[in-house]
Amino acid sequence: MNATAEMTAAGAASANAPARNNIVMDCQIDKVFYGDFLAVRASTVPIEKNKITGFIGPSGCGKSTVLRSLNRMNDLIPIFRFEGKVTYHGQDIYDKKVDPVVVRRYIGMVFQQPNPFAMSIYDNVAFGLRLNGFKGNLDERVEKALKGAACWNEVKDKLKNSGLSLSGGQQQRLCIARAIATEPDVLLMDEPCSALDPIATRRVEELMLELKEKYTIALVTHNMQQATRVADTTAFFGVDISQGSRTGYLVEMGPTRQIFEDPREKLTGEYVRGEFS
Ligand SMILES: Nc1ncnc2c1ncn2[C@@H]1O[C@H](COP(=O)(O)OP(=O)(O)OP(=O)(O)O)[C@@H](O)[C@H]1O
Repeated sequence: MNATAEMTAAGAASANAPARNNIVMDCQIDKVFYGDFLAVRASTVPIEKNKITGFIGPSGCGKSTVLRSLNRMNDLIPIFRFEGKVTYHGQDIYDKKVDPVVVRRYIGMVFQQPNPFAMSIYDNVAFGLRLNGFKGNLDERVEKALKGAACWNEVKDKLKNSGLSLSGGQQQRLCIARAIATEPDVLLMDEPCSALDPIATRRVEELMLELKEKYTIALVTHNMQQATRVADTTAFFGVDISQGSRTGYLVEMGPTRQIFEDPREKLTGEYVRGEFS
């Protein structure tokens, strides 16, 4: 792709983005590399307050890379390099003065595989609070987080049992409780239901819809139905193979209904109709 086409693509992505009021995070990617590999190019992804923004697209288009860029989780990968800007309430989180640990306190994360720590249910939820030197009533905060993650009734009588003793769906809700215990502002969810059965998936989807009242959510999902069920806004990423490599980029972003029923880009329509994966 030549420079003009690249600029046009970036411009189109911005033009298709939602109105800029209520933007909590604004991710303006110039280039993202793993070593010499250009994984994602020019893409602007605004994240709106108290909304669920879904990231969809074929495998390897950079959905997780973009999501993990939103709380500097990729910094843990030595060969990762981010060129661009991610603002959180106007502050560039990649500014040299910003501590990534503090970033992750405000912008929490839930992963694909439920990953409770090998400790009690209570200690799992209390973990981040203790790490941050929380001085308030720990029992109250643990209960509040477990209630917020819709698992209090299932675990309230066995808080000392290991988090690993729970079912997959309960483990994932425990991980959500752990993520919200420190009361972040934004929750990044990377395919949180991919390891769950349909019933547990439905519970977590219902929970996401409840959580968005309080939190802002960005969600990577492979499941088109899930995106239509829960996402207010959907960002569709594609893979550009024109330079002989596979580079992800934002093709189009907009209200979920429009992306699925009346997309602006031909590629988006082909993808949401299942014509390629
Ligand atoms: N730690 C890493 N080191 C090197 N390359 C990586 C790393 N993580 C991701 N990549 C590469 O970056 C590109 C984007 O990967 P990413 O996981 O963000 O895509 P994705 O759209 O989330 O994929 P999937 O849907 O398969 O999970 C891929 O080509 C992938 O191989």
